Amino acid sequence: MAAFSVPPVEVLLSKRVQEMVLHGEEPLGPYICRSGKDVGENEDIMSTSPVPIIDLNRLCSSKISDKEREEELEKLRSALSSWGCFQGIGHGISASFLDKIRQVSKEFFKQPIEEKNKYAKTVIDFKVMELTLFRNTVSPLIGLIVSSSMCSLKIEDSIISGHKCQYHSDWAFQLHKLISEYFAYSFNVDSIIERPEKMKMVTEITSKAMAKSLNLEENCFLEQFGKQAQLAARFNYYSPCQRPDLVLGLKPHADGTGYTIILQDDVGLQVLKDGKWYPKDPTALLVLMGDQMEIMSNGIFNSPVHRVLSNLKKDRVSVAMFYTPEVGKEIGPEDGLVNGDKAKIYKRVKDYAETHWKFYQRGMRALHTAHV
Ligand SMILES: O=C(O)CCC(=O)C(=O)O
Ligand SMILES: [Fe+2]
Repeated sequence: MAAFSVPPVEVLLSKRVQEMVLHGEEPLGPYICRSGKDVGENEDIMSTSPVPIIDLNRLCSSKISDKEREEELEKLRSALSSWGCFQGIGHGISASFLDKIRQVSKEFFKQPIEEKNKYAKTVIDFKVMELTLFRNTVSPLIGLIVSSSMCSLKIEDSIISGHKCQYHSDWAFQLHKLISEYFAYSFNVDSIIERPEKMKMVTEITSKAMAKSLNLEENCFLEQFGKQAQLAARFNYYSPCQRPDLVLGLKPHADGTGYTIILQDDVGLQVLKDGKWYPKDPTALLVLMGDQMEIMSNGIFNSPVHRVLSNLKKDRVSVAMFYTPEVGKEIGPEDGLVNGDKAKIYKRVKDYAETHWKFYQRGMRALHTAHV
């Protein structure tokens, strides 16, 4: 495998693509492992993902022996402290249902822009929805509109002008386009019922297992998230890009969530570990720690930097489920993790996602604001 050369995270996160292009630097150029094929053919970067696999069924099923459960819990603790994420299997969500989500997402993004604009939401609308829908953890189906035609047009513009390169998702954020009801109405009734229930199960199993893996009371993280914890979905569309060497799908960032569950239909997502970028298996559900889990675990779990590459030939959809503590609820390191000789690394924080968002827009991480 070719050698990687990756700048430190602070450098990566402090530079915007625009600046890099102005200074003649390539966002991807030195950071990816080239396999001799087109840079856009990202699937060739690495064929098998080394991101740890965790069987959620082994963490919770009564049919599993204590020994097997202990082994899986240990794997989970190790995965979350080294990688900050895992590929989840045994989650009980049928493959056909996951395919359906991918398919409906793609269908939506194929609609003409006028159609998609009907579901557009401004950031203000988004906030209102957050307070109304999200508080009850019903089935808040929120998506970004990233029009394929407008997105590639914008990218063409950017490349022609040579210094206005955009990240697709930043571009989307700048336009403040969000959708919601479309997806709710697109799924048939069974699906609407199935999805939030199953996702809730994934969050419950994961939160309990994370606590047990640290020898804590199993409900402690669920309690920190609160009864009104938010589970929001964002549908992302990444159009093919003629210059994947210049344009990232999504810039390197860490999530401000408690944790995030990502479903994708194709390669592109990469996680940074020890200075190297690693892909995940496109079909697996990725459970990725956000900054708030790093805080609650007093730094034992790691909220990893990740990014999405552009692809020369293929488009890509992903659905990110953001699981975040209840609005206005204070969270902090679990007491059991700061006793005795274990120093407290993080302070208690409230509405951290908002702080994270402010820094994210400037291409920075916010975790230092929570350091003791
Ligand atoms: O599109 C993806 O696979 C990742 C999305 C992501 O990292 C995010 O929305 O925070
Ligand atoms: Fe993310």
